[in-house]
Amino acid sequence: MNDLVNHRLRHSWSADGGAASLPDRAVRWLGQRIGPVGVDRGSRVDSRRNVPGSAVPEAARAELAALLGDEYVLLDGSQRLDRASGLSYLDLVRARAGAEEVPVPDAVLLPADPEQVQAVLDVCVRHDVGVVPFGGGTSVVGGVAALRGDKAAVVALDLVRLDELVSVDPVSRIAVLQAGVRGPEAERLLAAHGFTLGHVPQSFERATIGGFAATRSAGQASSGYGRFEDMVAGLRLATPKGEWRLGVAPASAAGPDLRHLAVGSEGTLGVITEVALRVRPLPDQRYYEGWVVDGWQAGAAAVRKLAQDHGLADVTRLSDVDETKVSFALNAGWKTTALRAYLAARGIRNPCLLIVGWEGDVGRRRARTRAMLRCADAHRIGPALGQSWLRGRFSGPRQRDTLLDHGVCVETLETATYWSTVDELHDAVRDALTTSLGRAIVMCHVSHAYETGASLYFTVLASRDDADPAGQWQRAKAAASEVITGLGTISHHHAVGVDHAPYLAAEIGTLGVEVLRAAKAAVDPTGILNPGKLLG
Ligand SMILES: Cc1cc2nc3c(=O)[nH]c(=O)nc-3n(C[C@H](O)[C@H](O)[C@H](O)COP(=O)(O)OP(=O)(O)OC[C@H]3O[C@@H](n4cnc5c(N)ncnc54)[C@H](O)[C@@H]3O)c2cc1C
Repeated sequence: MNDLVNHRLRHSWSADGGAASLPDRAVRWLGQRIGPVGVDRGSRVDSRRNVPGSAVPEAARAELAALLGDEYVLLDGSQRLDRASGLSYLDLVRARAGAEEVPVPDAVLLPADPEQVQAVLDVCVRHDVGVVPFGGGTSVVGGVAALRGDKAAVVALDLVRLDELVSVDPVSRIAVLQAGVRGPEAERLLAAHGFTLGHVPQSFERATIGGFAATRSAGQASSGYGRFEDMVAGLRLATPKGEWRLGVAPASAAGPDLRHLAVGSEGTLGVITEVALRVRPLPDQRYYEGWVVDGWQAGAAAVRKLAQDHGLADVTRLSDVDETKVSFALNAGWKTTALRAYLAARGIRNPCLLIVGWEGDVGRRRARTRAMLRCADAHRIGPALGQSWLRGRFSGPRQRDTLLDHGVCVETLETATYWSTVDELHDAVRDALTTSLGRAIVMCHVSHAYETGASLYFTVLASRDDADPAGQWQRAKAAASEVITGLGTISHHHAVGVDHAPYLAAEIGTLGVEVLRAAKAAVDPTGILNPGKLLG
């Protein structure tokens, strides 16, 4: 069962609040690259600030308590504060500063099943109370911010108790999971039936099935298993107008595919309570290895070739020159020294790391990928690099906590574009970020590859402007978002939330926004669902 109190440590990632250690040499190296860093700059104020009293009308509270039980209607300030925001850099710096301006939900509701979720919505419609669906709370775009729009009160609808595997159809390979099941628990439940979802985003440990569907998440092995939306066979949603069920067959020509209106709706069109998912047999083999390519453009060309000629591994991840440099610098040691010497001896001046990994039927596919990479002048380094990536695949968030403690502005952003524009977008985003932040490290990797293009994932490290940490990042992000608009998508997998809402119309057109508004008016005429998200 999911842990009910897991939201306590909203300012940090690790369950015990502990962060990964940062060796002194790494701190020194960072300081040389980005300016002042050090442990003395990371002090946290007590973020347990005074939380305003709940504005939920007494009549609504009484109805909700009668429905869910008193213990599942939380009015305590600390519990409400724990569901006030997600895990973006802005969320974290504000939480650490105990920022008074962060809106706090007026109650936290913990329904037990889809029927209770529907009944909660009915109460909230009657009392005109806003509802923010809350999964793992890992949104990095303000998706769970407790905005109230025109409502006097707003509640966080935490789906943590919807934690069951509802059914498995081994013949069709479809499993139905409740929305609050987290990544590891989903895999544990499915493994008991010999299946896997294969959806492993970096937020896997905390994020939920409902959250994955609501945000069109993409896992690290998306080249093999597909994006989360590719796995969704059907959905069950609670809406202010009643329950909505979608998906009856593997494919259909019965009009537009409305599953794709629900997937990615970010809690604005309904609360996802159950998701029917395509599952795959548990792989009996997994194999990961590292390669090096000389230069970003050569690397991107190699990955494009793999994507277009059926050679992609399940995980295919190409780091640019700067990300590779940082990786070498932070993992200094005799193995890295030997690797550098090996690469220099082969005349590789601008090494770019490429991690490839296969699951299940490894042999034949691995041979094909390897042959294609050799043709692209890539150099095989071996399984140790792949295993090291696999071991550290969830360590980024913990390092982020440590970097914050050292006064580092550390954030990521992602986009996707067609192959013909990948280089232009890569350079334009880098330029925008470095122009805005000055002495910053901007690194990038291809995180997901498709026949027609790729997703670019940027990580930024800069010395934090302690006078205005939020403004420093907001200006940089705005500059990057401006150049992304027109060259790629404003989000490949983090979703829209609040942060990307100003850029949505540029991507889908004002008519597109009207279509979404019309859909919302149909299912949520009084606008109680997730005010301020997706549509702004
Ligand atoms: C360190 C870190 C790494 C990340 N790595 C990845 C990655 O590799 N790939 C990736 O795709 N994303 C990644 N993310 C982003 C985030 O984890 C995803 O967006 C994830 O899908 C959110 O799931 P969640 O359960 O935490 O949802 P939440 O953060 O709780 O909610 C996200 C949005 O969905 C809505 N929502 C949640 N549950 C429901 C529901 N049941 N019904 C309707 N609406 C709902 C919320 O209201 C909100 O708008 C990362 C985030 C962090 C902090």
